[in-house]
Amino acid sequence: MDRRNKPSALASTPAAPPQPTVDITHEHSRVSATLPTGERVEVLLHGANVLSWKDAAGQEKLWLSESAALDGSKPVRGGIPVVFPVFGTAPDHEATSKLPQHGFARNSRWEFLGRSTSEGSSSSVKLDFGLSSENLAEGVKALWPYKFNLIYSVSLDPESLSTSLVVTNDGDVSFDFQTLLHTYFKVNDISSIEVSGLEDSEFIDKLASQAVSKQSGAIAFSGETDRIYTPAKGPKHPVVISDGGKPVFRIVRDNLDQVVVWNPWVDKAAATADFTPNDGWKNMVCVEPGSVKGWQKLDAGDAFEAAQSITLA
Ligand SMILES: O=P(O)(O)OC[C@H]1O[C@@H](O)[C@H](O)[C@@H](O)[C@@H]1O
Repeated sequence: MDRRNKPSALASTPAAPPQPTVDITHEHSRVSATLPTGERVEVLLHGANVLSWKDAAGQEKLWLSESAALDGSKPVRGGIPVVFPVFGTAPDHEATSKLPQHGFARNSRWEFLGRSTSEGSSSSVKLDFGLSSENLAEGVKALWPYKFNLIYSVSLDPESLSTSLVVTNDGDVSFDFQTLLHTYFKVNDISSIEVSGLEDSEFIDKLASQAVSKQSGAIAFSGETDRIYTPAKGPKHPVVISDGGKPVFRIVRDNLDQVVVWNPWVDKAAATADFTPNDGWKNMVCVEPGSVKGWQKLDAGDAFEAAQSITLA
C-alpha cells in the first residue's frame, strides 16, 4: 500500500504535555523528582525518608540536620522519617517490646517501586516505595516476626507534598501497630511559630509524666515540647503552622487520629548526637500526624491506609 500521501498520524497528534523530569540517582541511594515548574522532592531509600522538599524558588521546606546519617547507619535526623510499627518504645506491649525507638521502618532500606504521573497532568508526580517482611534484615525479622507489606507514596504538586502509607497483613495472624509521619518543618524562628487547629484538643504531655491536658488557643513554643494531641476537630480541619502570624503550612490528615508536636529545645538538642547545628532547634518544629494512641489491629489479609497532605499556605 502506498502511504506516501497519507497524512502522518504523528504529525496530526497534538504534542504530548511535557512530563515531569525524574532523576534517579542510584549511586546515592536516593530518588528525586523535579516538576516542570521547578518544585523538587528528594527521598533516601534508607527509611524512604523524604530528605528535601523545595518550592519553585528553591526554598527548602523541611529541616534536615547537618550531621544526619545518610549512609544507612542510623535513622535520618530530619526530613520525614516513617515511624512503624511502634511509636517510641512499648515495653509493656509484648509483641513490639523488643523493637527500637520508633520501630524499624525508618532504619530499613526500602525499594523504589516506580513513579507515576496523574493522567492528563504533567504538574504532579507520585513516587512509590515498598518494604515488606521479605526484605527486612534477619535480625529485625526476629524482633517482629509478622508478615507485612508497606507501600509508602510521596506525591508532589506545585502547592503541596503528600505522603501516604498502606500497611497490609500478608500473614495468617493479626498484628498490632502504630505509625507516624514524623515531619520536621523548617521555620525561621521557633519563638515566632504558632500551631493552630488543635484548640480544645486533649493532649498527653510526654514531659509531664504523660499528664492529660486540654489545649487552649494556639500552641506557642518557649521550651522543650513533646505532646501527643488527639485533635478535637475532624481530619480535614487543617493544623496550621504560622510564622510571625502568617500561615506557612496547612496539614490535613487521613485516617491518622493523633498529631505529635515536638521541639527538643536547647538541652535535648545538645544531648542528641546527630542534631546539628546545636541551635538548629530554633529552625524546626515537628508536627507529626500519626496513629499512636493505643494500637491499630490488622487482621490477616486486611489493609490499613493513611496519609498526610501538606499545603504551602
Ligand atoms: O530521637 P528520635 O528517636 O528520632 O525521636 C525524636 C522525638 O520524636 C517524637 O516523635 C517523640 O514524641 C519524642 O519523644 C522524641 O524525642
